[in-house]
Amino acid sequence: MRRKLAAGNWKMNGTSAELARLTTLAESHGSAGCDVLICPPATLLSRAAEALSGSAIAVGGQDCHGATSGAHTGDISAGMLKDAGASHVILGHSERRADHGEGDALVRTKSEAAIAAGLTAVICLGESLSERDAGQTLDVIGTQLEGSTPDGASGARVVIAYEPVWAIGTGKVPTTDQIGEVHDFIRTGLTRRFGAEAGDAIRILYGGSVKPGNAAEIFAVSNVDGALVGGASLKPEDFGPIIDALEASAG
Ligand SMILES: O=C(CO)COP(=O)(O)O
Repeated sequence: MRRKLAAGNWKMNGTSAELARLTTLAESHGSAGCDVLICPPATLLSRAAEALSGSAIAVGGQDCHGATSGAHTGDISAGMLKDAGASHVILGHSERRADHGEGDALVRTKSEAAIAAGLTAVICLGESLSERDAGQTLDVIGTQLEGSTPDGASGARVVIAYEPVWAIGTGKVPTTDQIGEVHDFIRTGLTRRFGAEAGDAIRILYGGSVKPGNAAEIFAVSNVDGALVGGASLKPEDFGPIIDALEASAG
């Protein structure tokens, strides 16, 4: 059985004033019946790790460089994230693919660097609205999955997040059939490439406008092993009920 994972992506939000929200979350959901991960901006990583120490809530970065060190002004290596207290890193988010021109090969290089540093890579895939409207969703997801995922991926070191670009921050959510179709497709791709055991152990999260009001319905879909939550992860009063719904779906 794959352990469920509720992951929060704070994106470019949060200063020291917001650290108290982590203490609140740790008090209410510090030992939930599912894994919980918060990915704050890099500036808050070590203090977030401190605020959550003693709880089971893990901390992750939102990106890393593919190299271990060197002349890369403004970048952060996977080892540095680990040193700051991170256990995970989000890679290939559609906002990085769009804002920074990141492609599958670079995402794969970064995921290899993350795994080499002892982190778990949360690799994001997702189609645009025009790709969905053109009936290209599974082709796009298949290409991203193949190109962005490193060889030898395991359940311990890789998590896949399916985030349709058109559902991010828009309040639009695919139907449960649409989510199920893509998640089943990803599962098949994972088992084909990595074998039944590893392919079945890799968790597949759904992301895009997950809220307390739609979480239970999404978590009931086959091969949905949790969520990657943006806006609703910023407030414990929203993220808490999402964690509760995930826990309840685990039975
Ligand atoms: O991009 C996301 C998480 O990585 C989803 O963002 P929202 O939950 O704000 O739609």
